Amino acid sequence: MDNVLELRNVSQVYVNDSRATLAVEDLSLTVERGSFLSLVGPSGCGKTTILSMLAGLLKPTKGEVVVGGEIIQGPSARIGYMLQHDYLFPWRTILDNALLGLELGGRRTEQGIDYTRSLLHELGLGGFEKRMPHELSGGMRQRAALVRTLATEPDVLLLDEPFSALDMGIKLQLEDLVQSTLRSKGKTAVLVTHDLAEAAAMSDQVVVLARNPGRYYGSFLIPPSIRDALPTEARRMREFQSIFDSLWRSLEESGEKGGASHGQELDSRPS
Ligand SMILES: Nc1ncnc2c1ncn2[C@@H]1O[C@H](COP(=O)(O)OP(=O)(O)OP(=O)(O)O)[C@@H](O)[C@H]1O
Repeated sequence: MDNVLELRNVSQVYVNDSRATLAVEDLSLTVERGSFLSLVGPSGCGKTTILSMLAGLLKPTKGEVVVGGEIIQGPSARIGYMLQHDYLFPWRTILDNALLGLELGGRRTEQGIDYTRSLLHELGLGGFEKRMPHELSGGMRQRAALVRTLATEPDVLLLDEPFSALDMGIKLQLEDLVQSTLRSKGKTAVLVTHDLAEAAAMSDQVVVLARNPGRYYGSFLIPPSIRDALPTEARRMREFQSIFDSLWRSLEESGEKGGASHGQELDSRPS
């Protein structure tokens, strides 16, 4: 199996003043190259913490994060991030916003510009290169943010609730567009979402986490019939409901077993 992303026995402890919180405990995960994995779990189970470690923004207190066979030491150009908010600069055109990642990496070349233009076209923003962000709808701005992420040609995309601020119709359209674009380009994706139907419809695998402390609870492999369909088609399939029900039950159980409070407070007082 060709794993592009691995968490090896990873734990994360946050220390603030004299308080230490065990946010993630001994988590191991592997993500196969070109696959789509979603992380779901109750609030506070460590989803954002895990994405931050995968992005190299947060060093694990214990364990290792491995990307393409190398232990990650900090942010890497191989990893792109797409967030709930598009973070487009209001004073830059859509093309200049889409070029930002390349620019910051010193790669704003003719070739990079051509590729970014082709991505804008592919994602339905061909006629909007010279527009300013405020002239676009929320869904269009999120598409521009996706182009900005894809323009740097990362191997892995980390998607932190990128659809949660959108209206239902736009959200469904974007789920289809993002999934088909990532699949056609062979990208590996990790999605964090609170929406179980979104996780089931978009992914090859859904990992359920428990909290207090954040840890692995279970994992669901999505059957090929659902995986091979666009998310909007998948949601209409008969077998989709039973997958959703199983995920829902697992999430309920993980919440119950995880306890009511967030994280696990450690005694960090000097002994
Ligand atoms: N900077 C921090 N300092 C201290 N504790 C933190 C910090 N960031 C997160 N935590 C704690 O770590 C645990 C995991 O938080 P995290 O935000 O990763 O969970 P989450 O699953 O993304 O939550 P949500 O679904 O509500 O966004 C929680 O108990 C949280 O309170």
